[in-house]
Order: sequence, then C-alpha cells, then structure tokens
Amino acid sequence: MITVDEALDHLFSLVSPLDTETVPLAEASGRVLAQDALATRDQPPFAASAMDGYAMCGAAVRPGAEFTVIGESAAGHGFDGALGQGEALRIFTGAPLPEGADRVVMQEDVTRNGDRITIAETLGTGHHVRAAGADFKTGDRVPAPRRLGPADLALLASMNLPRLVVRRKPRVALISTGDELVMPGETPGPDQIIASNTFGLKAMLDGLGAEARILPIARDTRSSLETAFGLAEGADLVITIGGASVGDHDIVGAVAAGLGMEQAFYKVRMRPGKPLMAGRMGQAAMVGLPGNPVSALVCGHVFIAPMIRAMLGLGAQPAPRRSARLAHDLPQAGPREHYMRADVSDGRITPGPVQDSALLSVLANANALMIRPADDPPRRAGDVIDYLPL
Ligand SMILES: Nc1nc2c(c(=O)[nH]1)N[C@H]1C(S)=C(S)[C@@H](COP(=O)(O)OP(=O)(O)OC[C@H]3O[C@@H](n4cnc5c(N)ncnc54)[C@H](O)[C@@H]3O)O[C@H]1N2
Ligand code: MOO
Repeated sequence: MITVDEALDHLFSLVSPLDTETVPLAEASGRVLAQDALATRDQPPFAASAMDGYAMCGAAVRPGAEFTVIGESAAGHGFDGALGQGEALRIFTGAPLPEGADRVVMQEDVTRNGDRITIAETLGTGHHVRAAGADFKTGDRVPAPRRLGPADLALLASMNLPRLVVRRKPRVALISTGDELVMPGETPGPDQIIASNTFGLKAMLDGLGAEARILPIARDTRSSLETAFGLAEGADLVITIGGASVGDHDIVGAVAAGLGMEQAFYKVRMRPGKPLMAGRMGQAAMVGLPGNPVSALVCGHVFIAPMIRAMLGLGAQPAPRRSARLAHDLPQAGPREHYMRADVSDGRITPGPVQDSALLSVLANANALMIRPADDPPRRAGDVIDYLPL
C-alpha cells in the first residue's frame, strides 16, 4: 500500500491548472486571480484631506495664528486656485488639497468668526493629509495566483479594473453508488439509508471554488454505473463514492477500468480512507472514494481539496497543517496514518474516544483531524502533534 504523500503525488500528476476566463468584478468573489492585476491609476489621485477642517500652509500653523478663509474644497469638487500667505481653505474629508497647502487642521481645533479662523491651544501634531499615491500607484500589482476576498475586490475596484482574469472553476461530478442509498427527502425501504456523502463533498467543493454536480445515485450494477459515468461527461474531476472495497458488489474499479480508466493507484496506508482509488479517465481525473461517510470526507480534506487548489493554479501542496499540544497520553499508533476526529481548544488537542468511520455525528462535532503518523510511538500529554483544522 502506498503512503498518503505518495498518493497525493499521483493525484497531482492527474490534474493541472485549468484555463482562464474573464469575469466582472462583482462575480469574482472567491475566484482565483490567474493574471497579475495592474493598477490603472494612483490612489488617492491627489493629496487629499483626511479630516473635515481647514487646509493651510503648515509652516504658518501654531496656536493663536489667524487665517482668512477664501473658499471651499469638498470631495468631488476641488478648489480652483492657490492659497496665499495668511489664507486657509474650508476642506472636507477626501477633498483635494489646494496649491499652497500641506496641512489640514481639524475643525475642532479652530474657532471661526465670519471668514476668520483662529487656531486653538488644543492643536495636535497631525497633518491630516493623505499623500497622492499613498495607497497605490499606477502599475502597482496584485500578484496572481490569489484567491480573491472582500478586501482584494475593493482594492481591485479602486484600481479601476472592472473585469478580472480568473481560473475557470473546476467542474466536479459526484456519483454515489449503492443499492442501499436513496436521496434525502425520499422514503427509504427497510434496508436503505440516505445518501449523505455527496452533500458533504459538494459543500466542501463549492467552498473551495469548484462547481460540484450531484449525479443520480448509481446502483450496484455495471449498466447503472456506466450510465452515471456517461452523465459525468465534461467534468474535470469525476468522484465516485462507495463500492471501492473488496466486497462482491464493489465494482466501481472494474466498471471504470472497462470504460478506459487508467488506474494510478488503489489503496492507501491511511485510516480512514484505505480503499481509495484514482486514475485518468479520458480528459478527466477520476477518484473513487470509500463509502464510509467519514472516510469519504476525510479523503475530501486530505486529497480532493489539494487537487482542487492545484486545478485553480494555487500550487500542488498538501492540506495546510497546524499543531497543538496533546491533552492526554496516547498509546502506540497502528500501521496506517490515522486522521483522528479531535477537538482543539486553548491550544490543546483531544482525540475523540470513538473513531468509527461511519459516524457522521462525531465528525460534525469535531473541529480538527489529528494526524498520527503510521507506527507513531506512544505520546505523552503536552507533546506537539499536527492536525488539519476542520
Ligand atoms: N473485507 C474487507 N472489508 C472492508 C475493507 C477491507 O479492507 N476488507 N475495508 C473497509 C473499509 S476501510 C472501508 S472505508 C469500507 C469502504 O467500502 P466501499 O468503498 O466499498 O463502500 P461501500 O461498501 O459501498 O459502503 C461503505 C459504507 O458506507 C455507506 N455509504 C456508501 N455510500 C454512501 C453515501 N453516498 N452516503 C452515505 N453512506 C454511504 C454504505 O451504506 C456502507 O455502510 O469497506 C470496509 N470493508
Ligand atoms: O479506511 Mo476505512 O476508510 O477505515 O473506514
């Protein structure tokens, strides 16, 4: 059996960064910038006031000094003229400073009488001027790749970039397999359960910036699985769930092979997730996840999420880890790398007492997957150990 790292290497070799598309700014949230974005202007484009007050020549400003107010500069309506000696301009936040001014005194630090102002004893040291280009200058860049968040979009809007070149969303087809499964909302027969894995995986995939499609459940027959694979046509990644193990009805691998899937590997030395398979199927990568619900979702975090990031051009990296101190002693670990449902709080990590890979309630209440390397020796409370945040 191969290791988790070896499996990841195989999976990365099945995918590459997708092509790009141009989208309006308002639709770019969460997308991955595929081309450096260059500012088309300076911001602010002029020296601007940071306060409501009076603009004047800083050299003349001191408590008790008097000035004559000769006009006004408001945001969007600058003052067309220059300040002379002893002159000030009424100015508002965001308005351009007039020629001859390099300081703004807040209106709280001034007493006004008609056109005359006197600087108060409370005068502070601030100049309250935002220099031209203080935020960014023409040609400054937001480098790709970058997943675009709210602040990025505001910045790019400010750079006057109404459209952005982003990576196309990976199209993922999700196929549940098994005679025992019905969709949520249907009435299950006495031997049936509700398909759940596809919904957890779709949420994960959509959150990563992919476009996941849940296909009809495939029955444990060759023809039903072939139909499902046919419906997956056009996907960049086809994910099956279940039917991956060694039982008489576990025929996903055989059916996929019959359809031309070139298998990259089958079985990984990890727990849960052992009967994982992957390969290339025409233009698409194919991953067969184990059916146990926790196994499918753990493989989603450990393998599928890094594959999606690679397709989005964010690099071929394992899921980012953190570390915490063990809350209690642990015995010697088993021969498979173990992703244990755990709770992290106040920097201490506690693996749950029950680690059955069928229990979604345990996974839903965990906030971490604690990683015990294969054959890890016994550990003591306080030892540092890695985990994947959930
Ligand atoms: N003799 C052996 N038996 C098993 C082995 C083994 O090595 N030797 N491996 C076990 C491990 S580990 C896992 S994991 C499971 C994986 O089996 P399959 O991938 O073939 O999955 P199924 O048998 O189809 O289903 C397992 C379990 O999960 C439920 N399931 C399946 N799909 C869904 C879905 N979409 N939503 C919710 N639940 C689902 C299914 O009903 C089963 O209960 O094999 C062990 N056996
Ligand atoms: O590896 Mo299975 O995935 O233990 O439950």
